[in-house]
Amino acid sequence: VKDGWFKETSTLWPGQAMTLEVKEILHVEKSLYQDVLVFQSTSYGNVLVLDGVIQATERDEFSYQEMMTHVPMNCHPNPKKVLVIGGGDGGVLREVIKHEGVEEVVLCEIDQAVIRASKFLPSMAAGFEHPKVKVHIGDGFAFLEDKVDSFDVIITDSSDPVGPAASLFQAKFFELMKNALHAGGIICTQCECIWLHLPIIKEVLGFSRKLFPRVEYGFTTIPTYPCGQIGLMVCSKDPNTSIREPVRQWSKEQEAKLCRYYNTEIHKACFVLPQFAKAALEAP
Ligand SMILES: NCCCCCc1nc2ccccc2[nH]1
Repeated sequence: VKDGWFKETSTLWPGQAMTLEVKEILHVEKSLYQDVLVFQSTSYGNVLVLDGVIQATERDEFSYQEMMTHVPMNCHPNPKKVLVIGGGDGGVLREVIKHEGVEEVVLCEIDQAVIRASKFLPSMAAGFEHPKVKVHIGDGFAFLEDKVDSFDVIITDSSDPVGPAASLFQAKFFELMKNALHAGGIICTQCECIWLHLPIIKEVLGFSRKLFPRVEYGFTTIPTYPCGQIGLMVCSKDPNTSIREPVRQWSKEQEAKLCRYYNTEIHKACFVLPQFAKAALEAP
């Protein structure tokens, strides 16, 4: 932090940087896996930063958490058992439990320090309080090794493919997720940005298309992620799942009560890509 501003630089977005004005540093910790920082910003609420990369701000996190959760969940007819890999901030958990049919949601977070830091973003950490939530501290890879036919939906809310989350962007991890799914199961993963990472996205889509009969890539808009948007990849084991069309939806009233970003129209719209991305990512 310099002259009261936090600057987000990374080799993943060379030559550009988002800066946020800092009001107060709230928490600094060097965990076993990464540098953890929480600061109060002047215009985006409290901000969670891992290894210098913005993971969530109180003002705009709902866009990412809602889309990463409700797009896959509403593609499944009756999700009962849900697994969240990463997402130690609790935001996805908070969204998953809005689906009343859910019986259990397990969170597998490698770094306990992220869960501790999430306490400084109370609107997200609230997700941990629910009785349906079980928290497991460990590597998602190792956790999935002995899980077969266990979950209806798996959401990988990872940071970027440098540092502790690197292994979550490899083909082997997607095989493990597929094996851990029930028949008709659905996965959703954080899948970077079309303005920055078409090669990474193309690679992930490539091996996912070999593993799953249905693979779709969409994005959400979020001011504090690089280039103001971030992608999600949704895959289904059931070739009949459309993914672009939800099989479940809330009423307009329910939607208005439960969500600030997601609705049925934006579920469909998020998969509409601009020409340059469509051309680059279309199935070969
Ligand atoms: N540069 C974009 C990073 C996207 C990060 C998504 C995300 N947000 C998180 C919050 C807490 C822990 C892990 C997280 N992963």
